[in-house]
Amino acid sequence: MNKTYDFDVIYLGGGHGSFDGAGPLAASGKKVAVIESGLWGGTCPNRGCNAKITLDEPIPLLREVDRMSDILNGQLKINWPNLIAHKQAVIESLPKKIYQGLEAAGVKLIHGYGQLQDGHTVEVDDQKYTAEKIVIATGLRPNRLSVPGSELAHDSNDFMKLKELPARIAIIGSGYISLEFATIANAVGSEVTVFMHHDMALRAFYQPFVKQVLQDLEKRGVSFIKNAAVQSFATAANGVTVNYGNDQSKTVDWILDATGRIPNVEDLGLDVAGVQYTKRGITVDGYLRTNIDSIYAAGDVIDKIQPKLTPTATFESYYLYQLFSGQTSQPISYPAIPSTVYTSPRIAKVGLIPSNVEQNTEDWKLVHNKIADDWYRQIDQQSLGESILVFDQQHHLVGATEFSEQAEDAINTLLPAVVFHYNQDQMWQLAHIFPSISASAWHKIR
Ligand SMILES: Cc1cc2nc3c(=O)[nH]c(=O)nc-3n(C[C@H](O)[C@H](O)[C@H](O)COP(=O)(O)OP(=O)(O)OC[C@H]3O[C@@H](n4cnc5c(N)ncnc54)[C@H](O)[C@@H]3O)c2cc1C
Ligand SMILES: NC(=O)c1ccc[n+]([C@@H]2O[C@H](COP(=O)([O-])OP(=O)(O)OC[C@H]3O[C@@H](n4cnc5c(N)ncnc54)[C@H](O)[C@@H]3O)[C@@H](O)[C@H]2O)c1
Repeated sequence: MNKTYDFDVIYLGGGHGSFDGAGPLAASGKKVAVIESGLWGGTCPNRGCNAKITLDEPIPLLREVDRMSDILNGQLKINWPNLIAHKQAVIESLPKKIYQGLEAAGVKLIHGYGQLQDGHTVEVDDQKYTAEKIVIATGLRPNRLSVPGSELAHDSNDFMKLKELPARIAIIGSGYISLEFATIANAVGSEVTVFMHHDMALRAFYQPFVKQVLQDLEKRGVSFIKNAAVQSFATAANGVTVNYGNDQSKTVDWILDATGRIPNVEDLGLDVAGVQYTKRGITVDGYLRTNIDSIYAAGDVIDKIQPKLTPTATFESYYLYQLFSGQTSQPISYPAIPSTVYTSPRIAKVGLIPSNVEQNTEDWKLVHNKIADDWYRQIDQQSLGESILVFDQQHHLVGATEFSEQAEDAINTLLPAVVFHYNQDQMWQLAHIFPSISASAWHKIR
């Protein structure tokens, strides 16, 4: 280490954007510190992925029991207070485990709110720490609609702590959080109304699949108001009112503002250190380096076209470990990042999807499959679902999208073919466990 500094690398923020790389970097012999003002592990374990997927767990189960009601008899019901308690029990130990993992790797963990003083110095509670390099990984926070009464709305974190589920819920926005939480609240028994900004949900996903998922939610009782133009929220005698459109209103018990997430770039000392950023996040080059040579950024806080998801944050964090430990001097080269919306059925995708390639059909071959035609999906009587596989002229799989109850697993299993450009021979080198979701998905690409 350069003796001038306390550390080789200081990470600001303790989420996946930092800890997935900080641990290996410290274990490789570098002197590393991570500064975190909240819970160790950041959003994903504590108020994102892990928490959400625990709340989601009973829903696909309920759907399955429902589909198989001629075999599995009896009515099931979700106990919300117990589900919330279960979620808490599942995630409770995660910050400590992450802390202990980093500590064991040799990372110095500093709890407090960090601010840059210059290109090599971070201050936490009047204590200054210096490093040769600093990585900003401060993530995102929920956006709040700028309308009168916005303080009456809540965010995803509030939802996941509700002791009782309100009878009537309004959800503003129609992205990931909106549709996942609408699925959960509807399955538990709330009356859910989704206020859409425009007439499309989940813009980055294949719209014919999105429409079918929305139609299914509608059949289950969720209402969608398109082009809602939300004007304000107000208290009412029997709840809270969402005022929208031209003098229309809907009274509910609880409002979830799910209109996106914004980068934590304020009060970090970015201006003091001269770091450039936009309202979408911190500006970086191909090495994840900011305009200040010694300062880098990783995870959701970067202004980027890659999806702001955990696999992206982990990939960036690991890339910086490789860069800082001298294992690479190349710019970051992202693989195709897969993503799933955990509705039930889910929608998942990786690589190119039909909406990216339809214009140029000679270069691509699209293979369309119906879940109802797959014997394996009939073992639990699935009828709703489709997949589309995109091949190039040499029959390399370049992308896939599916909506079904197991879409995330089906897309996950196809990842290596997309990322490593397997040819037909390589595809046949893999012998999958049979019967399984992998065998079912790979059968269609070979
Ligand atoms: C409800 C919800 C569900 C999600 N579900 C999924 C999912 O299923 N799959 C998926 O891939 N992604 C999901 N995500 C997104 C995923 O959580 C993020 O992509 C991921 O957590 C990004 O990691 P990060 O390290 O960049 O940021 P974060 O995890 O947000 O970490 C940033 C950390 O920095 C800390 N911090 C900020 N400023 C300072 C400061 N000045 N000093 C010290 N510490 C500071 C914060 O306290 C925070 O802990 C979900 C997100 C939400 C909100
Ligand atoms: N399964 C997952 O991987 C998962 C789950 C949850 C969250 N996330 C991550 O968290 C991020 C945030 O999730 P999100 O759902 O809040 O954001 P999002 O970007 O997915 O959706 C935001 C929604 O708000 C709408 N909107 C924006 N301004 C509005 C306005 N003025 N009025 C009404 N609607 C408005 C948008 O049209 C969009 O439908 C996601 O982009 C994703 O990166 C991922």
